[in-house]
Amino acid sequence: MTLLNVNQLHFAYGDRTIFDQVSFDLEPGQIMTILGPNGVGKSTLLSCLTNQLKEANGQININDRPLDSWTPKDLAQHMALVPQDYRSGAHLTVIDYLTTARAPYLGLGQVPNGKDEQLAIDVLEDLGIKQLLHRRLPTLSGGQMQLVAIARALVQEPELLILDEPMAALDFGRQRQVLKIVQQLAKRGVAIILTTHIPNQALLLNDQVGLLFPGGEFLAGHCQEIISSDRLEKLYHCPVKVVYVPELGRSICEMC
Ligand SMILES: Nc1ncnc2c1ncn2[C@@H]1O[C@H](COP(=O)(O)OP(=O)(O)OP(=O)(O)O)[C@@H](O)[C@H]1O
Repeated sequence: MTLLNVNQLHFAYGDRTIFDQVSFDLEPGQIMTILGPNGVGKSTLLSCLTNQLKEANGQININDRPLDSWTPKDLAQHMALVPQDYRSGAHLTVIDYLTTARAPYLGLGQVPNGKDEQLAIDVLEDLGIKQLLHRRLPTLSGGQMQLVAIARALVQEPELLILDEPMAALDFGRQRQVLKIVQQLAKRGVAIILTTHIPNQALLLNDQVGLLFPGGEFLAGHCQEIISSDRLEKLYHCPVKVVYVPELGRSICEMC
């Protein structure tokens, strides 16, 4: 069963093509990591997939329904986004901020209940930041706020989770923790799309990869077929070696 179907998607800012003929399917439980250099169009692609940018040509279907036929509330019950700029101007406590993610499931005049709060607490625990529960958002560090933004998306309980550079502000250990949570969600059937500047994260996740090249070409498939030294050199314009490491049982990527 296909959860997300993207077919021949094309987007341009004015006469500048950002991407062309982006096509891929994502099934429940699959993870797609999107790689590409700065300014190539990764966030723009995510904005199209989340219906924030509506001017793309081509088709995007979720559960066989065209994206533009979904109401915002319906869509929010199926899809959650952590944008690249995840900061919030709100003066809410972390717990109050997280429970706002339950809004798509609430009726008119309803407010989050104890079950919603427990869900938020459980998610904070999974992410190892339960101690932040009663902290106000403006008092958090950059990395703490990024984790809270991820937590909020998880409290939304999406079928499709979209993360724009979700580990950009995180230390090495926290990056591994978020990658583990992504893998656990996938095991539970959630489909995930994330962007990153760290190809090793795609190799560790060992699932679908999309390479977005300057000029708009998009190449998608399983990371073991898609990621190679030559392709990463072409993508980033720098010498790269992808080497198999027997101790890890997988390949890693190094710049040289
Ligand atoms: N509203 C806009 N109008 C015109 N051009 C834009 C607009 N928003 C973004 N761009 C341009 O579109 C291109 C793609 O931007 P985008 O943010 O999608 O790239 P990205 O791959 O996510 O980059 P990064 O890795 O640096 O975050 C960039 O060259 C950017 O300058």
